[in-house]
Order: sequence, then C-alpha cells, then structure tokens
Amino acid sequence: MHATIPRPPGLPLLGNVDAIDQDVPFQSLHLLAQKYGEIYELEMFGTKRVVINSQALMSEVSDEKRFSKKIAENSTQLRNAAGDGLFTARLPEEKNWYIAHNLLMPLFKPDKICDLADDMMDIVSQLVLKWQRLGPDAIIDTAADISRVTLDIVCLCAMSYRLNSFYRESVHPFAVAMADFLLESTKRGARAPAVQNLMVAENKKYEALMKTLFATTDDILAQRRALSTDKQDILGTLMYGKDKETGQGLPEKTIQYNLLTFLIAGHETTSGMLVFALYYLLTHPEAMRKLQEEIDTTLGGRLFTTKDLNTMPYLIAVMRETLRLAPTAPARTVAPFEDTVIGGKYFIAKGESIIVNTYDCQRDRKVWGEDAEEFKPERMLDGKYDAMPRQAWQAFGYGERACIGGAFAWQEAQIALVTIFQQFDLAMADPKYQLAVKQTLSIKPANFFIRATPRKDKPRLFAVPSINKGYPTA
Ligand code: HEM
Repeated sequence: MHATIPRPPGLPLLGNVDAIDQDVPFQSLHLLAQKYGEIYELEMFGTKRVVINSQALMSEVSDEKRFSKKIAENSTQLRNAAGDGLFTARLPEEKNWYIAHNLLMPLFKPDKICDLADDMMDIVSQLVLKWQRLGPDAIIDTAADISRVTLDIVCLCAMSYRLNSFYRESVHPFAVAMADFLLESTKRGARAPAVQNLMVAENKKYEALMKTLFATTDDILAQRRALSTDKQDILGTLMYGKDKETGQGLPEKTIQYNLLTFLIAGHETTSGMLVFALYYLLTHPEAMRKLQEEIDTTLGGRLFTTKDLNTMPYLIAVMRETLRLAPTAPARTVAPFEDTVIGGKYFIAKGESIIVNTYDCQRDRKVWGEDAEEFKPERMLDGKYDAMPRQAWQAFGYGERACIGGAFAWQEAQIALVTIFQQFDLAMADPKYQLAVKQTLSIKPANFFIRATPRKDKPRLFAVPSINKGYPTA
C-alpha cells in the first residue's frame, strides 16, 4: 500500500491554482511545506506536481539513474527566449544541448574562470568608485547596483560586450525587459492556454519584451562579426566552435538562445546571492565583523588577487550559509524515467513533475538542527560542510544539469564581497528593515537600501591593476 500524498483543498476544474501566489511562488511553496511537511501535491488544470521538502527526498530524486530534469511549466515559457539553450533544452531529444555543453564545459573550469578575474574586478571597481563618490550620506538601492555588477560582468566575461550599466541613470532597458519577461513567463506558466489567448494586451507586451531581448543578442552578434576576431570566449566558442565528436557547430538561433540563457541564468542568481549576503551580514554584526577581520588580516591592505581565491574560510562559510538559507534558484523540477516509489511509500508515475523545493530542503531540521532557520556561517566551518549528509546543500542543482556557472559565480562573489567589505563599512539605511523577497525566476531581497562609508587605509582603486596571479593549485 502506498501512502497518500497530502493535497490542499482546490477549486473545481482549476485545482490548486489559488494556492500559489504568482508574484512570489516560492513563498507559497514554503507556506505549504510548513503545513504539509516533507511532501505534498498540487493539481493545476488537471496536471499534477509533487513538491518535496526534505533533504532525504531531495537526495533520493538526485539519483540520475531514476530521475532527470524536467522542463516545468514556467520553464516552458522561458523557452520563448531561451529555446534549446543549456538551461531549457529538453533531453535527450534536443541534441544542440550536447554540442553547447561539450564546447562550453572547458571554459567554465576554475582555472579558465581565473582568467576572467581582471574583467570581474573592472566592473566591481565601477561599483566601488560610484559608492565612494556618492559618500556616506547616499542611500543606495542595493539590488539595482549589485545587478549592474553581475549583468555587466556576465556580458563582459562571456561576450566581451560592455553594457556600461554604471554609466546610465536608470537600469539598462535590456535588464528591465528581462526582469519583466521572467515575471510574465512565470505567470503565463500558471494560466490556462485558453485564458492566455484572450489576454491580447499582455500578449502584445510579452512579444515586445522578447523583441528587446533578441535585439540585444542581434547587436552582440553583429559587433562580434564586425570585429572578425577569433577570441575564444563563450560567445566566440558558441559562434565558431565545432563539437569534437560530431564536427557539428550550433545554428544561429541556438546561439541566440544560449546568449539569452547566460544573460538570464548568469546574472540574477548571483546578484540575489550577493544582496542576500549583504542582508544577512548587516543583520548579523558579529558575522560581519569576523568577515571584515578575516579580509583585513589576509590582505593586509593590498587588493584581492586570484591567489586569494578560496583561502578565506569565513568568507566561504558566509557564501555557503547564504545560499543554504536563500538558494537564489529556489526550486528545480525532475521526473522519474519509470513509475517509482520515493521515501519508501509515495508513488510517483513515470514523467510526473517533482518540484525539488530547495529552499525548504536546505532548512531541514533533521540535517541542520533546531536552529536551521538561523544564519550561522559557523555551521559551514571546520569540516562541517564536508561532513553533512549527501546532497544536503544543492544551491547549484545536481548532476548533468547542474549549474555550469558555479565556479564563475563563486569567483565573482568572492571578488565582490571582499572588495566591498575592504573598501566600505556598510549600514542599513533603515535599521528596522524587515526582509521582503522579490521573485522573478530567482529570488532577492526587495527594497533593501544601504549606506556605504568609505574605510580609512583601504587600497585605492583609481585604475584597475591586474589581480590575476594564477589559479591557486594547493
Ligand atoms: C549564485 C549564483 C547561481 C546559482 C545559485 C545558480 C543556480 C543554478 C541551478 C540550481 C541550476 C540548475 C537548474 C535546474 O536543475 O533546473 C543552474 C543551471 C544553470 N546555470 Fe546557474 N546559478 C548561478 C550562477 C550562474 C552563472 C554565473 C551562470 C553563467 C555564467 C549560470 C549558468 C547556468 C546555466 C547555463 C545552467 C543550465 C545548465 C544545463 O542544464 O546545462 N549560473 N544554475
């Protein structure tokens, strides 16, 4: 006998549509997890999905012999801009994924990412100079400025293309279009097709957003062609690389899909991580003090270089703990190859969607203890991270379809956090700020404003010297 998977009461025909707040779906999943525990199911327009909320189940569905990534309803909408790009490709049928994956994997190895450090520092220094010149009285829109950093970094590092977001008064129109596109895609994923067809004005707006997105990739491609360079960055590799096994390259449309994939997957997630890290540190002054002390002791007043990557244990613990409590990609979807049973008692039919609610799985009290909801970088120190149960920390996903950009984000976050805390003492603009979370595809703190006071005796950033001292091998 299989156990019944609990399901919240629903509406006739529509099912549990009203159980999910389409503006912040992860929060609805979280509330339901608190009510129903390790597993529950939702039914929307006749389609069932199971949501899992414990480390044990997350670990079980990470078995790639039994389960694989499924392009869920909101990701289906993302395909309008990201098509058979890496993030949204359907396997095994969409063969361009294998070509792009094989071509790009070598570029995402840590030693290759190390070569991008100067470009990352170039953009981070633009943020530093802006905050220095604004001075301690300025109220900074943290998410807006950090998104400028991460979007410009992914453009410069992956495509040698400068968006110059720090030279504009308002957020770059491409970034606005992308955020609106992601938000609307999530909402479309939850609507019945018949209802969607009737929403003529929304559909027109959505088409216009996609036009803006593709106009940017057209421009990036045209600029690169005009340069007639053989630069082997991500863009050059997508445009001219040939798969070693098949000798095949990628069609133009798939190149565009992948560019948009990198712009989408490569900026909001990292920006959310950095803003959450700043939020957690500012609300935990002792953790912030320890981090600043570690940075000052390690660097002794010089700039961070690639030799310093992964050498500051407290910094790494802060980053891991931030992504445990706030995995900025808060859920992923898998499906079993065959009818199966999970947790020893829950029946799941072949192909049925299982939403891995990473946000709740990483707060499992059985793994992290009664203080699982608290921000405590210490729980990641002194070998404790390595000693935790299998698959308890999955902020970058798992297996073949795990994040290709993990090392990229890890390096970028270290450069940004170290440089910010070396250069500034930060404070919340509103000391009574209560965390509110905004969700597009990923999550980040909303309306989180800070002040940045330049520190004395910091190294000065007039121009950007090379920080690349080679990838540390020890
Ligand atoms: C803190 C930052 C980041 C987080 C938390 C994150 C998280 C994730 C997760 C959870 C997945 C798997 C999604 C799934 O299974 O459906 C994923 C996939 C992916 N990520 Fe990231 N990511 C981050 C940064 C980046 C960066 C910087 C890039 C690129 C420069 C990137 C590019 C991608 C791509 C292309 C995929 C799809 C991989 C495939 O299926 O082949 N991500 N990411």
